[in-house]
Amino acid sequence: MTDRERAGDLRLIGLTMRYGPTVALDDVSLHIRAGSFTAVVGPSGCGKSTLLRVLSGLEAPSGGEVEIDGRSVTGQGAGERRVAMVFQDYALYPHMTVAGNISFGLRLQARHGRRNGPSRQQIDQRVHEVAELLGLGALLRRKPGQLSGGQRQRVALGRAIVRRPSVLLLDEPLSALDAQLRADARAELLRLHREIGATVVLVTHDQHEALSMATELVVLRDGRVVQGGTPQELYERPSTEFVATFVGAPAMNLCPDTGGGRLGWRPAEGRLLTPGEEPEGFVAEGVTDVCAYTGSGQDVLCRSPAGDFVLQQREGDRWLTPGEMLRVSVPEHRLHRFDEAGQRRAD
Ligand SMILES: Nc1ncnc2c1ncn2[C@@H]1O[C@H](COP(=O)(O)OP(=O)(O)OP(=O)(O)O)[C@@H](O)[C@H]1O
Repeated sequence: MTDRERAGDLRLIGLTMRYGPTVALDDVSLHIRAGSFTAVVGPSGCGKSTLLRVLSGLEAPSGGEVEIDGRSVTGQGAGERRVAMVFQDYALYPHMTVAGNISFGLRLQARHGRRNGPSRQQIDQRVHEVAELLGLGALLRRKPGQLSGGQRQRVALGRAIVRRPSVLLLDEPLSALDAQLRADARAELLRLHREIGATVVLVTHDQHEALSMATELVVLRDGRVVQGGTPQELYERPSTEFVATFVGAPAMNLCPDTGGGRLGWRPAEGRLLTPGEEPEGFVAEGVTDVCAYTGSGQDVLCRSPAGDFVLQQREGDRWLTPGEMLRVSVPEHRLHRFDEAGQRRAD
């Protein structure tokens, strides 16, 4: 494999991060392949941001190693790694123009790097390339205060990619945007990832974002990796009850299993049975309580002594109203079984 092909290959080996008594990262080992788009998800406080700060070099870990392209960078600071990070609040310099914000890091490099730093002409050229890539060409002379939220977010991305990082770390960069802008920004990020070819690691609270954008998904809990794999692997074969309920929205339904442990099924896998219909597979019975219209369907919360559940009705299914008794069947091969400890049972 050539160096160029490997650029941006990340290995985390037994990473630990302690803040006093708090263990933010607990023996995290991960391989993030060059060019992948990895989303890191997990409950609040599980260590997602800490992981990014350690990867970026902003903080040194308490233990373990970070390798980029096969070389240890654990002792290196942020400036020495070809890693760029975009934060949630992306704090642009308010008094600088868009061009000034994007070129800031390069200008610093030029000033301190002397002969190794980029020339003025090279800086201009790179800023224009990046502006072109992000559709900011017409806005280069504006100040951040004269931009929309989505445009500011693109400037923050521009500032990060102008130095051609091989790794781009994104800490909830889309969370300040409203729903429509977020959808556009997601599509833009995917296009950007394709064009710059950098390894992207994205921290997000948004299930949909993680599932739809990432080529790899990593679930953290209490500073530990619970499961990593493709979004499809984690959705279809969650290794624990925790991953099963954390990945996918609405969350997987769980109820006691006859043989002990718990049985799970996705709200979209349930099919409403007509009265008298002979069921196949598992059957859940309940009374509809909350029927939420979602545009493309209906999310129906049902109450049941065996455990409340959610049924996702789609266009063409019968629309439900509160207070209806219903029976739902789920095919056997769509059931997930977990033991008492919450571990997936062998199928
Ligand atoms: N500088 C710090 N000093 C002390 N404790 C910290 C520091 N940074 C993080 N922590 C603690 O480490 C743990 C992990 O924090 P981190 O910010 O990485 O979680 P997170 O998963 O990003 O959370 P969120 O989703 O809420 O942003 C938390 O318990 C947090 O309180």
